[in-house]
Amino acid sequence: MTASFPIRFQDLEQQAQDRLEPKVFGYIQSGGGREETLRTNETSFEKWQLVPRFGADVSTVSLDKKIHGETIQSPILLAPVGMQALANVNGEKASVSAAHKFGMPFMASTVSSYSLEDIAEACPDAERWFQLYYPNDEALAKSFVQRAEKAGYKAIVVTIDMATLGHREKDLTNKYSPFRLGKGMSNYTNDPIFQSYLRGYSQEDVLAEMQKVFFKPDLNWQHIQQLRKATSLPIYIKGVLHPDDTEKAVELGIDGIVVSNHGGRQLDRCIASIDALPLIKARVQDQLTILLDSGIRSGPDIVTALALGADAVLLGRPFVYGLAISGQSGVENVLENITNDLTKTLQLMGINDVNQVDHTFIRRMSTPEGT
Ligand SMILES: Cc1cc2nc3c(=O)[nH]c(=O)nc-3n(C[C@H](O)[C@H](O)[C@H](O)COP(=O)(O)O)c2cc1C
Ligand SMILES: O=C(O)C(=O)c1ccccc1
Repeated sequence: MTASFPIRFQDLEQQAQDRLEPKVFGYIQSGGGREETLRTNETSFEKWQLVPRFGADVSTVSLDKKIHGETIQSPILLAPVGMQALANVNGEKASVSAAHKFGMPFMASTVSSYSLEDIAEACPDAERWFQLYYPNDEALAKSFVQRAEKAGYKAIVVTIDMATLGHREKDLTNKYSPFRLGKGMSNYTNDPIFQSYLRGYSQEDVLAEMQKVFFKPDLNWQHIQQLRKATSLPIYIKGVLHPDDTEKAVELGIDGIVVSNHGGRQLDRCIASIDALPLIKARVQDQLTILLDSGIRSGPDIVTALALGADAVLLGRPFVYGLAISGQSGVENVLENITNDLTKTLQLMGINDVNQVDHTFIRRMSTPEGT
C-alpha cells in the first residue's frame, strides 16, 4: 500500500477530484436536485448508536456471509457503477479484479465501459452479478440476460429507480452528459439484437438507437414477473424504498432487494435507505435477501445497516474514488481500509462473527422532543 493513500472519505474524495476533469468528478460526486438526498444519506446514519457487549473472544472475527447459497468473504459488494473508464482507463476490469481479491461480489452495470463479456474475461473467477437497466425492448432485455447467464454472472439486479435521469444540477450547469458523449454503450454495441436495429454504425446512429431503448418509463411488475419466468438466476430489485414494494417482490418470488436511493442521484428529498430499512425489515422479515446502499462509508455504517436488518451492503463512490486515484490498487486500498474498519468495529462491539449482529446492538438516539 502506498503510504499516502487516503484513509478518510473526505481525503479520498479530494484526491479523486485532484485527478479527474472537473466535469467528470462532478458527474461521479453529485446528486439529484439540491442534493438533499445526497446529504441525508450520510447524516442519517448518525441518528443511530451502537451498543457494545463485553466478554466474547474477539481474537479472530469471521466476516463470511451466505447469500443465496454462496459464501461471500465479507458483507460488502461493489455497487453497479456505469462507465468506470471515466475514472480509470481500465474501468470495470480493474475493479472486478480488486473485488475478487477480497472475495466481494462485483456488480457489472448495463452501462459499463467494457462489455459484460470483457469484464468476465478480465476476472473469470470473480463472483459477478449483472445489473439490468430493463431496456425499452423485450428482445434486447432477453438478450442481455442470456448473455449474462452465458458469461457466468450469478444474479440479475434490476434497477427500478431510473424511469428518467435525475435532475442533476451540477451536470446541467456543466452541460455534461457522458451518456450523450457515447460512454457506457459496450453492452449495447456488442449485442446482436441491438446491432440488428442499427441503421448504420456511425456514432449518431448508435446514439439515436440508444435513446430509443435505454429508458423504460412504463416498467412495471409484469415485466418483473416475466423476467422471473425467463431466468433461473436469482433476481434482485434495486431501488426499493417502500415496504409495499418489498412485499410485492416477495409475492413474485424475487430473491432479494437493494434498499437504495441510487446514492442520492435520482429523486431529491428522498428518504435515506437506512431510514427506509426498519419498516421494510419489519414487513418481510427473512422472506428475501435485503441489501442496502447509499452513504455507506465506514465500518459503523455497515454494522448499523446489518443491525437494522440488511444482510449485506453495497459500496458505490468510495471504490470509484479509489479507482480514480490509482486503478486496481486504489480500489484494493479502499476495500482493505473498510474491511479493517469493519473488523475493528465488530471486535470493539464484542462480536466475533458478523452473523451475530442484530437489533439488540443498536438504538435510535432520542431527540429533545423524545421521539
Ligand atoms: C458514477 C455513478 C454511476 C452509477 N451508475 C449506476 C448504474 O449504472 N446502475 C445502477 O443501478 N446504479 C448506478 N449507480 C448507483 C450505485 O449503484 C449505488 O446505488 C450508489 O452509488 C450507492 O451510493 P454511494 O455512492 O453513496 O455508496 C451509480 C452511482 C455512481 C456514483
Ligand atoms: O449516473 C447514474 O447514476 C446512472 O445510473 C446512469 C446510467 C445511465 C445513464 C446515465 C446515468
